Amino acid sequence: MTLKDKSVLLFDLDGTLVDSVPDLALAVNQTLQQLERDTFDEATIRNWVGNGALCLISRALSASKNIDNTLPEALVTKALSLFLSFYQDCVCVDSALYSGVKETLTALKERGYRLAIITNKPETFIEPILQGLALTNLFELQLGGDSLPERKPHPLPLFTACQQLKVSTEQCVMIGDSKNDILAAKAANIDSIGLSYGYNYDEDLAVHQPNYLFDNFNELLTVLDGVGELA
Ligand SMILES: O=C(O)COP(=O)(O)O
Ligand SMILES: [Mg+2]
Repeated sequence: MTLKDKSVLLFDLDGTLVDSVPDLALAVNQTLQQLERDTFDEATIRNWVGNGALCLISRALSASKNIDNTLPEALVTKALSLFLSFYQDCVCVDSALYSGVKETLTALKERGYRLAIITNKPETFIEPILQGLALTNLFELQLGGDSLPERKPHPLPLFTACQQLKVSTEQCVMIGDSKNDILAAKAANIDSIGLSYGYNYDEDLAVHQPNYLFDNFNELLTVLDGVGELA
């Protein structure tokens, strides 16, 4: 099966289109500082990204030396609210598109593919990032980690995208950098393409067997041109 048989491309955002860790790390550390906790380097924080803001901040608090084993709910709630407000102020300062993303998305759109975003990031941050990186008007649908009762690796966001775009699962491909993307795709019986350069908790994405695994975003065009076959 080539990408030619597909009409809808479902893209993950963080670690796939955008290297957002510099700004996420800044907001995490500002939060920890405010709470008088240890801060962390970007490489460490990178491995906590992938399951949405609540998980990110819970992982940061748990890793902090000066905290008890259990996380008091009130502390997590306070930290989350601080994080969301710090991140609001730096959502697209040092975040950057990965190489080839803009050209490839534009080429895909021009060839008639319908594009959507399915991220675990809170919905409120999607539009500012897309605007900051001049990626507006490309995506027909944008679902965040808090848009629905479930987020990736649950298949609900993918099923919802199919429903809202009025297409079948066979017409879609999920493209992402993390096991959450590949597992959600498999659970929805949707083909998947993994990208090796993003954030996957320092694990090899190949373990989760996406139909394709690319090192560069513009390799999507190779499949589109029918050079490659989806396994
Ligand atoms: O921000 C996150 O936790 C992950 O976001 P993603 O689903 O776009 O990779
Ligand atoms: Mg991702």
